[in-house]
Amino acid sequence: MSPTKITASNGTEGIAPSGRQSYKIALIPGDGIGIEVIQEGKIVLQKLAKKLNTFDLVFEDFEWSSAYYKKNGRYLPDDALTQVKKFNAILFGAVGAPDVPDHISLWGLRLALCQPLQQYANVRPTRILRGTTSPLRNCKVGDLDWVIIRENSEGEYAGHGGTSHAGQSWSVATEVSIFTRHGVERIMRFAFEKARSRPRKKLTVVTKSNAQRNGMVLWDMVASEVARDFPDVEVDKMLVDTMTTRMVLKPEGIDTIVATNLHADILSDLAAALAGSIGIAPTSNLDPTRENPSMFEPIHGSAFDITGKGLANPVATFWTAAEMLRWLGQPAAADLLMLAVENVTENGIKTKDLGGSSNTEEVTKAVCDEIEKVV
Ligand SMILES: NC(=O)C1=CN([C@@H]2O[C@H](COP(=O)(O)OP(=O)(O)OC[C@H]3O[C@@H](n4cnc5c(N)ncnc54)[C@H](O)[C@@H]3O)[C@@H](O)[C@H]2O)C=CC1
Ligand SMILES: CC(=O)C(=O)O
Ligand SMILES: [K+]
Ligand SMILES: [Mn+2]
Repeated sequence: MSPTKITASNGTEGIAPSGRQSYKIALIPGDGIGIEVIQEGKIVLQKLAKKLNTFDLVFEDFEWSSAYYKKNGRYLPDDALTQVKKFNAILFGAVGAPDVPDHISLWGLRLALCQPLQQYANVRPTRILRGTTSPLRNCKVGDLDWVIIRENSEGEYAGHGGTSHAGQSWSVATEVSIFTRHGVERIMRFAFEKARSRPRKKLTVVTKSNAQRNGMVLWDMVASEVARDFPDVEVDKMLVDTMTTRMVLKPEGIDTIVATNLHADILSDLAAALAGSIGIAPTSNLDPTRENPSMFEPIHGSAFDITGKGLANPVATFWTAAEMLRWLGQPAAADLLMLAVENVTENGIKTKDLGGSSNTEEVTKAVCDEIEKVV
């Protein structure tokens, strides 16, 4: 392989030494606090790469956002997919603005990337970070350690449906859930593999197959078929309403969860809150075939209620960045980043959502200082 010209994480241009990995990262901060936390994520990743000096990160910023939409009438240019396919990964902030309907922004940007890039597995780990507390009375660090696998390509968010007689008092709208055997089987296999890779080898399959009598019944059927190929994984089944009570009352009994697009979207926000705050939780939108770049984002949205106030917790983005490094094949770097983050939370340097009084930039600075110590 001929040497490639790179711009290193410290900003200098050079030739990548052979054998040294260089990763191209597309940054799409989007809207609101997405812009704030991605900036902090970039600072921390640059610091980590520079300190480790074992791989390079090359960033490119994309301005696709609600501001871009208001200027151009669209969230993405025609060649957006071609552009992002040149990258090893996408680090995404959030999309959503007070003056654009949420379905326009979400479908215009996030879903317009995830769906064609076949990022069908959405992975959402949750645990209580050192130095933080769960709102659950008896739940300590280590008692809650879950990973939620969310189907990310179909189900309730397939985009099927329509509106007739819009704006009339007799208007009618449908929102049709789509469950294909292909879609359900691939997420189920992914979830069983994930459960198998974790110490407890335990998977909870969440549905609502008592009331939703078609798609969810297919989901249950495929789950029990796939389970036969994973005899070493302990499986149980739960209806989604009961699952919420179990998450609150018996969190220690849960390990890996697989659920539909909508159900897992809801359960994962609950999970994040039970672990302390929505401001810590990461998301990976994976194309497990690795044909397309995967997209990494904090679980939260653009939070315009706190935008511009220095209140945004950047930890969700740091954890997201760690998950991205892990996916790119740098697990040691990912572990070091999380070590640094948890040393910071343990030292009490936390934003308000975690009960602290530090601002966004102070948390970032503390994580960078900690990287200096732990690497
Ligand atoms: N993947 C994405 O791009 C997502 C986009 N959205 C969009 O974001 C906009 C706002 O949606 P919401 O339902 O309010 O959800 P949200 O996640 O933006 O905010 C929910 C609550 O959590 C707080 N919060 C969120 N992230 C935080 C952080 N890092 N630090 C501290 N506090 C934090 C917010 O201040 C707010 O009170 C909408 O336009 C929505 O469509 C929502 C979820 C995901
Ligand atoms: C849209 C949203 O809430 C999510 O992707 O989590
Ligand atoms: K997000
Ligand atoms: Mn959500």
